[in-house]
Amino acid sequence: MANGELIVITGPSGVGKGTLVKLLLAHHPELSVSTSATTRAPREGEVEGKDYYFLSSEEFETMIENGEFLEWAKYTGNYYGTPKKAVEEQLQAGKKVILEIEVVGARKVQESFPEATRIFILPPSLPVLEQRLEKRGKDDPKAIEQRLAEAKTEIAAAEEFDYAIVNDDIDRSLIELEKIIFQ
Ligand SMILES: Nc1nc2c(ncn2[C@@H]2O[C@H](COP(=O)(O)OP(=O)(O)O)[C@@H](O)[C@H]2O)c(=O)[nH]1
Ligand SMILES: Nc1ncnc2c1ncn2[C@@H]1O[C@H](COP(=O)(O)OP(=O)(O)O)[C@@H](O)[C@H]1O
Repeated sequence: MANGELIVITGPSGVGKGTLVKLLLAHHPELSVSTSATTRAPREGEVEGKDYYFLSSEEFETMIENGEFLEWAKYTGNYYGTPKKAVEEQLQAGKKVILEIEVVGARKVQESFPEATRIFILPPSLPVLEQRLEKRGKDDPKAIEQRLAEAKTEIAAAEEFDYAIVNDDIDRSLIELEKIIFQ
């Protein structure tokens, strides 16, 4: 049996999940962060195999058919999924493994890993979330609109998760996250 620990960090796009995970890893390099697969086009500067495995829809669907995902979901028109093998290897090596994923996939993790720790990151408000997505400057106006539309239903699901952190001040959020992960 695996003796590591699975930690799921979820919440709407633009809330700061990626920023928090990056900081967490910088402070705790012993943590393992899963690299997801997606059919979304790479953004400028994103690196294959580091930010994501960038796949065609056909490649992604083949992986689904072969049962190679721990979870997957379709989000704003693209597939996103967690390759199972790497996560299992890290868990077997006794690592704490972080998944940074959207809400539908996070919900599915509960089915295969009921013992996972599941953390929801909330924005201080919807206008602040919109400002963050705009300021980040990585998505066109239509993509931002879709992400905000998703955010409303995602935020409504926050109570399903084990912990919620309002990501207002980033340093305080990081401390809260550390407390949960290393309690
Ligand atoms: N279900 C699932 N969601 C993922 C996975 N990888 C990333 N996501 C989520 O998909 C959403 C969109 O990701 P992305 O296009 O990279 O936008 P960003 O995370 O807002 O920069 C975000 O909420 C991610 O957390 C995955 O493997 N599975
Ligand atoms: N606590 C915070 N206060 C202000 N800005 C933040 C905070 N956390 C993240 N950001 C900024 O918000 C934007 C979205 O953060 P990001 O980590 O990319 O979100 P996600 O991975 O959830 O989509 C980025 O420009 C990031 O620098």
